[in-house]
Amino acid sequence: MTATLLDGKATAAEIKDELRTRVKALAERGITPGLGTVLVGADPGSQAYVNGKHRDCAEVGIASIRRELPADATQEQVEQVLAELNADPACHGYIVQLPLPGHLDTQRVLELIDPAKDADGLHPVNLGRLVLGYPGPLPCTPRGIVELLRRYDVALSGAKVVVVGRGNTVGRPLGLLLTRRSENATVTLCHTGTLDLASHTRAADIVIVAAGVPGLLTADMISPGAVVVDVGITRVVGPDGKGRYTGDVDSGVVEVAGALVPMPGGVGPMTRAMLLTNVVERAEQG
Ligand SMILES: Nc1nc(=O)c2c([nH]1)NC[C@@H]1CN(c3ccc(C(=O)N[C@@H](CCC(=O)O)C(=O)O)cc3)C=[N+]21
Repeated sequence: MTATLLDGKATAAEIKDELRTRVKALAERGITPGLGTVLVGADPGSQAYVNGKHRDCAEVGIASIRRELPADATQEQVEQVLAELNADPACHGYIVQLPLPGHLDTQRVLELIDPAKDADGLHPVNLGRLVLGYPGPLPCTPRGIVELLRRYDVALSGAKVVVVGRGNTVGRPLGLLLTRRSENATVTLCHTGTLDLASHTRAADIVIVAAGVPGLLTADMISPGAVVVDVGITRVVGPDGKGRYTGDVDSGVVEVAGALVPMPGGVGPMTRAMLLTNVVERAEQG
């Protein structure tokens, strides 16, 4: 058996089509949604991600507000930019591209984002709202995963889901999303302290791997027909000396799984589509 591939790229394109319609409706009310990005330093990977986000914006008619600071920017300079974006009515939401250079206080920076403009859904207030079940912007990667599974009719209610990884951007909030009444999954959150990881993943209907460990999930660790989601994205240097990105799911898994969300072409494009969705939703709220 070979797994059905769940196409995040095509689904993200579909979502962008839907957003284009919503952006047109906003234009009739005289509103242009605006997404801001704050990039500190010139890491080529981060630059590429930020460029991708602005390309997405152009595709759906969202205005781009780009702020770039040198790698040696001070905490005060970064905070000044956040104060400007918080005050700018044209900016409905923004993100601070992570990771920030080591001399900056990331936690303090993230807490200075106006929670109402938190396009990533990662502000402590918004993560708190997610815990409490209150409305608010949702973290993009977890939301993108749930949206992709929903659009492919993968049943979540009653499903046994194993999430591997407890990070603040994916694993931890994903567990919260999946256990809401509207999703109703039963979630086991595994992590580096988990004993006998395979005993958990083998018992799962759905395995979502967000550990950042290339090839962590192998074919012998899943039950035949399981749905597997690869969230990993680790830069490795190949034998040819060239850098490339690799996922957390071993290539053999496709032979045993029933469905696979691959990397690339899976969670990444969905994450970007959810960022746009958060901004459009915020603009619609006026
Ligand atoms: N504040 C903040 N918010 C983020 O959402 C955020 C961040 N910082 N820092 C870095 C990570 C990484 N990330 C990706 C998003 C999409 C792809 C993506 O679309 N990847 C394509 C491949 C792209 C390519 O090959 O160039 C794919 O998976 O198919 C990848 C990575 C968002 N991040």
